[in-house]
Amino acid sequence: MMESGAPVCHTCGENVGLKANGEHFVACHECNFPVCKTCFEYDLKEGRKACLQCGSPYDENLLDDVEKASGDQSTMAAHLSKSQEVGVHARHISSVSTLDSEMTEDNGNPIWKNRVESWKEKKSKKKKPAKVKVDTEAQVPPEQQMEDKPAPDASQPLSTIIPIQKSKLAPYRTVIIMRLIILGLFFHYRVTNPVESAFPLWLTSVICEIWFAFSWVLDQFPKWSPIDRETYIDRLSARYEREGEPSELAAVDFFVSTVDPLKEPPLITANTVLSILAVDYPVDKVSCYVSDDGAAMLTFESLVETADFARKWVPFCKKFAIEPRAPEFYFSQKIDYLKDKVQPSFVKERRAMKRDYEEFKIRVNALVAKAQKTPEEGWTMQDGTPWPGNNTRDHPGMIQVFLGYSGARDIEGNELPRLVYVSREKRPGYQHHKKAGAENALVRVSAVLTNAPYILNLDCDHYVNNSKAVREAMCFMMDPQVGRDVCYVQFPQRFDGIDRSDRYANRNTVFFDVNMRGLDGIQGPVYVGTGCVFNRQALYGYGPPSMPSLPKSSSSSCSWCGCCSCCCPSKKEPKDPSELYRDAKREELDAAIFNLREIENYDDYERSMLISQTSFEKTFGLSSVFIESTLMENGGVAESANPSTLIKEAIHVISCGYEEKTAWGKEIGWIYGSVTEDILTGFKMHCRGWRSIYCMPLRPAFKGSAPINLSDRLHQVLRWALGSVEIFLSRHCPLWYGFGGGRLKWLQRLAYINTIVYPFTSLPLVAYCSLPAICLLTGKFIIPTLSNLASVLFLGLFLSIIVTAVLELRWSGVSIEDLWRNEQFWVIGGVSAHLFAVFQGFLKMLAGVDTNFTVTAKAADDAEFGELYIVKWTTLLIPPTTLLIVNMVGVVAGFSDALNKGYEAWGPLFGKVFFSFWVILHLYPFLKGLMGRQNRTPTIVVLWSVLLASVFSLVWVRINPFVNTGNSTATTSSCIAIDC
Ligand SMILES: O=c1ccn([C@@H]2O[C@H](COP(=O)(O)OP(=O)(O)O[C@H]3O[C@H](CO)[C@@H](O)[C@H](O)[C@H]3O)[C@@H](O)[C@H]2O)c(=O)[nH]1
Ligand SMILES: [Mn+2]
Ligand SMILES: [Zn+2]
Ligand SMILES: [Zn+2]
Repeated sequence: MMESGAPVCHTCGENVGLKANGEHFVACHECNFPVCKTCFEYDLKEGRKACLQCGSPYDENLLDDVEKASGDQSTMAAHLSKSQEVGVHARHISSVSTLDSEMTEDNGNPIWKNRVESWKEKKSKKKKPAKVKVDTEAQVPPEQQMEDKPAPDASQPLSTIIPIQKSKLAPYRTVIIMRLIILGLFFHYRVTNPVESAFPLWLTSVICEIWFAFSWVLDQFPKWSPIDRETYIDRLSARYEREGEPSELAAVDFFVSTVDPLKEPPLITANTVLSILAVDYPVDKVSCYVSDDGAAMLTFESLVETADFARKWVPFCKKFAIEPRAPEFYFSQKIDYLKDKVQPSFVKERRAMKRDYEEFKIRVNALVAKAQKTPEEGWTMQDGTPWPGNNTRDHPGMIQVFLGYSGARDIEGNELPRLVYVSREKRPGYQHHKKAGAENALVRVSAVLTNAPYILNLDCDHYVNNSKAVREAMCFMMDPQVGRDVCYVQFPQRFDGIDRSDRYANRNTVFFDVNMRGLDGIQGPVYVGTGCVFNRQALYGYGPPSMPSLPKSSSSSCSWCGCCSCCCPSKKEPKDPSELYRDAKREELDAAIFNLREIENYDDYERSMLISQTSFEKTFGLSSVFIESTLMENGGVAESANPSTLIKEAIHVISCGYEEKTAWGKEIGWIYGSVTEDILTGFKMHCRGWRSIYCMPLRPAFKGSAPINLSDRLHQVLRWALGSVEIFLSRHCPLWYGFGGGRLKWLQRLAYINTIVYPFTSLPLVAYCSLPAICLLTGKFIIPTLSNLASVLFLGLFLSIIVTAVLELRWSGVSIEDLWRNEQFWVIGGVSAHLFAVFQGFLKMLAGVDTNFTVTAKAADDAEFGELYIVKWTTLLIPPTTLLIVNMVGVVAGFSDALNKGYEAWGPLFGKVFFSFWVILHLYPFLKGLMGRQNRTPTIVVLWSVLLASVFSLVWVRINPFVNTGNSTATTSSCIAIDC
């Protein structure tokens, strides 16, 4: 268990230090748990006299020593241990409340009623200043508050567009055009100069090259006008958080989705939740909804613990303004945490917090350990009743609210954000639509309970890394100049724990730093599934408010790209039927709002009758409370809402039959039909004319984890590619969907086409990667002997490719290494995962098999990239391995051939070997991954690949026995196919 050398203290991360006799300090002789002397003494003063790890009491002698050394600090210890008691007490309460607030459809639930009532009460008194906020602010030492800058002007815009420098962009665009021209000439040459001796090879290669050129165009032109943006958080505060007035910032509902607590460790989810609860935003405007698709009691129980731990963690974060506010990642930062933190109490409180967190971790890990083996009779809750989710495919909807206005307060007595556990109903025979279905359930639950106008959704492993992230998003959403037509603000995905060289391009830097910024200059980034703030109204299927008047304004200025001619739709927008329909819908909506106001005095039954007269039920489903909530464009819950209705409704709207015969997943909410629901959902919004915004704050807003071992990574890429093929084959295919409204800009459409056709590039890619080997084995080549003109063309093409890359790196700031990794993984993923995705996609369409969403496992601990070397057997590994071997055999064969033939064979050999090396170089990270750490490759992979490769090579060797130098040229020119 213990490492040799100097052990590091588990609490503070420093060396445990030495005892008087020169040995390492050991606090617990039972388990040798590393704790340094300082932390140990501190624990004792706190009255914790047992080992944190194994629970055995500490050594008496050690105790005596320490007690002698400290006597003066007893007052503080007493004080702290008192507050600890409070903590324990409160935890007790929160778990009790879990038990008696049974997740049933019982609408007389007293806790619920109280909560809703007091919340309503608060709403009526909301004119009072936000006291809680002032309190926490006062505790922040002046050094940590904003410096005294000139007071920000609230009337100025909250964000600006910063165009990429002309000097960087102009040459980039020039080279792109030149590359296009050279490509044209190149293809003219290629097509008019067939290789007579190897016609099929030549034809294949030309087809492949044309496809590559086409996919280059799809990828390149959406990057035509990239932009950057700057936000002004201080102006946001100045405008919406005026002193002495209640904060006017808009409320935000946070969504966290989780499904399998064994693959997605509860500790990871807990960290995400904690980072949300501690965001730098008014507490009464934050609610956190956790969707548990696995209906796991483990998730539920760890959320109980999390809610309790948040009571200490949140005030600590706010008091010392620490970052990030996910404890695991905060405590594992390898920086000098004392820097900039001058408050004397900080060191002490940090130490105590660290200890508390360790205890929290132990409690959660104990829950995980307990959950490893499901008891035969299923799980039972603490009060003895069976857990309703024991059958994960057949269970009722479950909702539990923690914290919040009427819930437990933090240890300083301040209110905490609401935390809501949601597990939607699952029944056999009902499609649950994976993550998209979970998000839609959350949309409805949150609409009923809090109805914030904005929604931020996160995967369970993506924690808030920048506590001001929501404010960043609000700089766009709440700016009347910008926010009106914005459907969502997407943040880039950033990752922790990726190997330094990022072998499998997990960071996706090229996508997040180049492509997405390009899209931001057109109609906005695509939605990537996490780290995204939505405008709730956009999820309800409406078009952007200003759309009908677009034709008039577009002629004067295009605020999106600056160059109107390129991206704005034609000025004379036709009034197509869908347009008229939407207008009608808006009017209908206005009328309904009006009606609702008129009929305040009517009872619920009459009101719901009235609502159902409209067509809303067909769209939103049979919940009048939900429908009413959709009519409040600025969010909030209807004052007249009856608490008992709310409870019933929350459960009602997550029932599995709720979405039947509605537009959920078809026109509204997250869209169904693809495992990459994100692309589809964003695409729908862009088609309706919304724009999205890409926000890249200096400190990354959110951080997640990524699968770093080869097999998991390939499976992830497979799922993404499969999702794209599914969209390609669906009615939402960007090639033909959504032309009617004319609201999707054509460059944006190009980008969407690119995201759904890229898996098909795998077919020419596999062909092209085997070509060099075939050439080497047969002695033929795909290019005829070069003329001068042809050489110039080849050189020009080669140069233009390199120069575009260089110029792209220059404006985007991406490193050359990242670009190269991206290229490599494009080939690796292309010849394996994408290839399988194409086949599976068509299989699905033809045979009607449903694709499943395989969640990627998230590493729980910092096992120092141990994960990187795991190789799990999967069919995905076969094609790239085969290609590798065939090419290596080809190179060897080529050389031996040249040796046999003598001097004149070396010239042509060079060209072929060059291509072969191109393939091998691209597949190199794959080879490394395959070798694992101990060079142990799964035998099946080796067997299959060797088999395929040798069969392949033998066939060619038989046709073209180049060892026999005598008549080989004659044979090669006459036999080009296997059947000769
Ligand atoms: O039935 C399901 C399946 C998945 N999830 C959640 O979906 C998220 C993403 O799953 P993950 O395995 O981490 O997929 P990644 O490939 O890492 O995710 C990327 O790609 C997905 C689309 O394939 C997007 O949904 C994600 O937001 C995006 O981060 C996780 O929070 C899961 O808990 C559910 O809630 N219900
Ligand atoms: Mn993930
Ligand atoms: Zn220590
Ligand atoms: Zn111990």
